[in-house]
Amino acid sequence: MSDNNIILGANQYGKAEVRLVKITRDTDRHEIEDLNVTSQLRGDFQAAHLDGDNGHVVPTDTQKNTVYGFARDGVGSPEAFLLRLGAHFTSEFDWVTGGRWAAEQYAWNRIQANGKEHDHSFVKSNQEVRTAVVVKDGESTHVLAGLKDLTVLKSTQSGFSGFPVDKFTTLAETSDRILATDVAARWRFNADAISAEFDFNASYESVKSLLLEGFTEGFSHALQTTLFEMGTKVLQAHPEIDEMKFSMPNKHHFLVDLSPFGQDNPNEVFFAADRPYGLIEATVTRDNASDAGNVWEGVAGFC
Ligand SMILES: O=c1[nH]c(=O)c2[nH]c(=O)[nH]c2[nH]1
Repeated sequence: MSDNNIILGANQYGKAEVRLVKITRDTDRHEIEDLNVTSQLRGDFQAAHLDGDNGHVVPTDTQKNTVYGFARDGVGSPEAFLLRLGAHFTSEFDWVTGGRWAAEQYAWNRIQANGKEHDHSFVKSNQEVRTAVVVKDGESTHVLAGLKDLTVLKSTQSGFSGFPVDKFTTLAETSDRILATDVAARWRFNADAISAEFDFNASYESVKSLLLEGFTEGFSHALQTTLFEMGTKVLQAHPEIDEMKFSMPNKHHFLVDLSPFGQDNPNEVFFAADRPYGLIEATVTRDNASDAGNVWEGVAGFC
């Protein structure tokens, strides 16, 4: 086969993991936004790959600087910030026809000092990490919001029974176990929400609350059931969301046998195993969901 048959396939490039902390200090009560931003451009970059011609290569360094420059005017929400970055690169450079912009956001809480919230001292929240992705391809724009590492546990109202039994089965049926997981979820907005004016922060807080509520409610027959109920709750309350993907480890808590010590163990003392863990993944969507384009490509860890 000659070299003539070798062509450039899909490509994108940019600056990964631009660490950005924005302090808003219009008043004495400061606000903090702490993000990790990745910018990748797609378009006509043939000459750079084939001919060593960088005429179209907006430097990754410039992309990094653009992130900081845009932050000077505020972040607002990760989704709106990424939408603004995407609009900028695709309008500023003719040959940039799309791209992928992604962010993680880390939450900080105000330190409670002398009985009140401090104006400019913060303690990092060890709760979840917020995630966002914007993908532009020509005229189409897709937005994913999400979270990961939202660790939750319920100490009863969970069981697992009715499963098939074969010669390798040792698991006992249970109607009272601990259910624990680290929720990772991503959700896709439809066109109703895809504008920098949409209140992505309010939407995020509502989705997170609904996920947490969904986890608490009812008796869990399996993590699969609970996952689907959590997704259903969000889609029912948020018409601007068309699809949710979940990846949730089943963080097993095994009852410790205390009988060698002459003690009983009525579901009180557990060994919290870290591996192996069950891994439960699913998509919860609408039967008339809008087209997802290729927004899920490059989102690792979900099915
Ligand atoms: O909620 C559960 N789902 C499973 O698929 C499963 N499998 C298993 O061994 N325990 C559990 N628990």
